[in-house]
Amino acid sequence: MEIFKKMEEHDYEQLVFCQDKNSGLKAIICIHDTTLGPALGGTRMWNYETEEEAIEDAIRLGRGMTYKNAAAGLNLGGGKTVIIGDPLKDKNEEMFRAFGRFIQGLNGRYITAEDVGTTVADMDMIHEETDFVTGISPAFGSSGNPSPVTAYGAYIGMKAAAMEAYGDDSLEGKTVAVQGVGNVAYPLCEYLHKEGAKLIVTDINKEAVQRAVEAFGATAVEPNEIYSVEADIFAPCAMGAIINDETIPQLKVKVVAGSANNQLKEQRHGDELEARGIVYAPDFVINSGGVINVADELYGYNNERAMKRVETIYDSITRIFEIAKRDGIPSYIAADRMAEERIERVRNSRSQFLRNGHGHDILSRR
Ligand SMILES: NC(=O)c1ccc[n+]([C@@H]2O[C@H](COP(=O)([O-])OP(=O)(O)OC[C@H]3O[C@@H](n4cnc5c(N)ncnc54)[C@H](O)[C@@H]3O)[C@@H](O)[C@H]2O)c1
Ligand SMILES: CC(C)C[C@H](N)C(=O)O
Repeated sequence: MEIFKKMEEHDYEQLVFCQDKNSGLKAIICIHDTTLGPALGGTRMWNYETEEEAIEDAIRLGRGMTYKNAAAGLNLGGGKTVIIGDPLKDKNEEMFRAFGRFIQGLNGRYITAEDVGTTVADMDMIHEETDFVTGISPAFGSSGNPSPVTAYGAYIGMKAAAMEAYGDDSLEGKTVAVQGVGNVAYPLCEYLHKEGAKLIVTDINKEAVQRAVEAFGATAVEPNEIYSVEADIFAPCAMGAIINDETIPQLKVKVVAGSANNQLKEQRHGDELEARGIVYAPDFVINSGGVINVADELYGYNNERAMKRVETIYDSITRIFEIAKRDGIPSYIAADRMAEERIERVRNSRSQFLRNGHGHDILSRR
């Protein structure tokens, strides 16, 4: 893999490879863009088959966070970490502490939180070594687990997408096919069930499926069947790249709206959804509830303020559909433009020299 060529493709600032033999830590921190502020993004722990696969995931996810944070109006850049390993077998305290020390070494350029395979308990171990971590235990004044808030944002965003597709944002009586019933999707199913939606669920973890069947009367299907079920809305809440050449022809839904990051395998798959008249709620906007919540910690966490901001996801999704219609473009491009334009505006307004807050300007270095 030609790493610098890869980094140039989407103008990545920094890739940090972290290795600690003692604990078995092998992590890649990707800092994509810090124009808006420090790069904030979660840590994913996954059993990647190859190092290349891990690097690819880190950079795709890191760039996604730049767009997510920009579109959410946060003063934060984008980054992400992947830890190579099985989250069920390979975790230990030394690993997360070693990782925390690497983050500390970046001196605030990168702030972490949870993602697939990591928990509040893991963040607490990272916190033993660095302050640049959010989503730790509420006992520390933190916002805690971001997943239920991501779920709330995804629910609100799904309603905005239903409004676009059906002219009514009620989900009562709608059938929602949910892929992956993990930390985000379980509370999402709870909101949907409460509103009277019917649920079809799948997961590679049979226990997760069973929980949803028992709690919400969901219908269970095999993982490869979820794309072709008779439903109104498809909610991808597992891994990325699931909107692709194989799955699109199977879809019978009118709406794709879920929490997974990087849902479109390639951009052209967003065009394909558009061509088929399927309303797509751009992933990095509909799933921004968690980051909006943890970002509030930077101001001294206030739950009410954070939730109010999460509710703006409805308006953001609606605005994206309006821009898409106005400019005759698919929704994923409208969302990208919204984020890119904000970054450009801030980049331009920062073009003047400003002595920084710590007084370390050029003269002080003499
Ligand atoms: N947790 C958050 O706050 C948050 C925020 C924004 C985006 N996201 C994204 O949402 C998605 C889910 O995150 P999560 O925190 O709920 O993760 P999770 O690990 O708790 O849940 C994911 C679930 O998907 C299942 N799964 C994996 N591959 C599957 C497959 N091929 N078919 C069916 N099920 C499969 C897993 O078994 C697991 O139960 C991820 O893409 C994540 O990056 C999460
Ligand atoms: C900072 C986080 C809550 C990150 C989250 N996993 C996301 O993808 O948005």
